[in-house]
Amino acid sequence: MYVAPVIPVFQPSWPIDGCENLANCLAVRLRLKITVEKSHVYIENAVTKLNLENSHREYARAKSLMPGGVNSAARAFGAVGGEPIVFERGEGPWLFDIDGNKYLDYIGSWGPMILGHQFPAVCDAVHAAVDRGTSFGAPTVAENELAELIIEAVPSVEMVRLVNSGTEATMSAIRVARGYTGRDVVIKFAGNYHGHVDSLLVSAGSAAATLGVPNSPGVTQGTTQDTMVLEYNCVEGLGQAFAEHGDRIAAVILEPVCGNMGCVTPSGEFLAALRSLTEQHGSVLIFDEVMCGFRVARSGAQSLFGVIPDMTTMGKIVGGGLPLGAFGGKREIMQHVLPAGKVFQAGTLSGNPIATAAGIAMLKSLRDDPPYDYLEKISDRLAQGLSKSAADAGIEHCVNRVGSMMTLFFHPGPVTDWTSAAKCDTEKFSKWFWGLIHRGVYMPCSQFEALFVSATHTEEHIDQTIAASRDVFESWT
Ligand SMILES: Cc1ncc(COP(=O)(O)O)c(C=O)c1O
Ligand SMILES: NCC(=O)CCC(=O)O
Repeated sequence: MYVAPVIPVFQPSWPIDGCENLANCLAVRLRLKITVEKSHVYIENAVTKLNLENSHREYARAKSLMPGGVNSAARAFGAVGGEPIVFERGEGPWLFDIDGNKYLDYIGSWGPMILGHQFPAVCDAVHAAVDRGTSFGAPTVAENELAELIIEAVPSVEMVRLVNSGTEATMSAIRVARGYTGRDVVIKFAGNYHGHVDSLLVSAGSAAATLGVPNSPGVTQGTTQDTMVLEYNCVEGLGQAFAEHGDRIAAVILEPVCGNMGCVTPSGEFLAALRSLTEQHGSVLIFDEVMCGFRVARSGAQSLFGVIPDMTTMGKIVGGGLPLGAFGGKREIMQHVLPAGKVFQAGTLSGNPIATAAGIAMLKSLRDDPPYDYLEKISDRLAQGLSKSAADAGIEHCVNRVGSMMTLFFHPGPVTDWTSAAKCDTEKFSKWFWGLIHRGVYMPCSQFEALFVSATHTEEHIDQTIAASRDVFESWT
């Protein structure tokens, strides 16, 4: 969106309190951004033709340097076509690209930015940590502090180990569960994504599903022969797997609120079966809360649903936007991790002082000034508004939402598992995605991802987003 310098264009003689909604409607119709503030009306030129010249140039350069021009397949716009946008900075709910366009951001770095970009407490903590040195490869007090904050917040975690990413967390948790039980088989669910762990890159969600490689080349049959894939929310399939292989199952890993086939919620019956069958058969239940942890509630999906797993994996928010992951669980299980036990785990930069400082600042902020009630309120407003914008244009859709995670599916629904998610109209999704980009709204670039709302999104931002969505749908008819 090209944004011209903002000047108050007139000061009306009539009362303007409560005119914001009218202004929003006019804004979308006239492709102008109209703001009513302190008795002035501001009008900005919001030309929908984007200039992405600099992005185009830098992406061309990136393509010759990095495979596909990106450092993660998820951000390559592979499913929606066109080229990824190159960014310069973020502030609150906004992202600014290198051509000077600004967008309301609903990716939030794929989850971590629950308090918006440049959250002051996190930035201050990072600056202070840098001044003390960037890495020591030796214990620090900050690691104890972050471990205590995690253990206090997450019910299943009695002991924790810090790693560098969500992938490392799930990879390590699987190894520990196998070492602890002395068994090999791991159950995962189609459309769930647990990072790029070889043995879990089977029927994987997120970019793997988006780009059509749910089973990646390079992952050998041997690596995945002990991975069993079941349908999410299917109690019968789970029961059958345990009936036939119960004494071989080391662990069941799942996203307790799935974000990686779009947002999909577990049924109460499914969660209850997971807990009782794993308990009955001595298998480790692992909640992968890399995405939903500290997001759907401070204590994660496990507190929201009242189902406590044996182990939990974390990432994204726990590192405050820096590379940090964590896995933890029952003391009895975690005592098997080297050097307390024999299951190997290590990392040069694990517990890195800068990432740890960011994590501490983030978790303290979420504890001391919880944003969850506010997030629930504005996220509900967004979900309802997006749904209505589609319904009014006669577009088949459904919205799944838990807290500030949600997906608008281009399918009448219900979307409860990978089979139903895969039926969505991904072409419509792509058109909607690009329509929103041209109206200054940056959504995840795949139908099989969840969008995230931050505590810096205001009702006005939400209404602007809904109005943009409405405008996109109306332009199709
Ligand atoms: C549920 C889940 N688990 C694991 C991961 C992997 O985390 P990372 O990308 O930090 O390796 C992700 C994110 O991509 C995720 O959403
Ligand atoms: N939902 C998928 C992710 O969060 C992955 C982001 C990335 O790898 O860039």
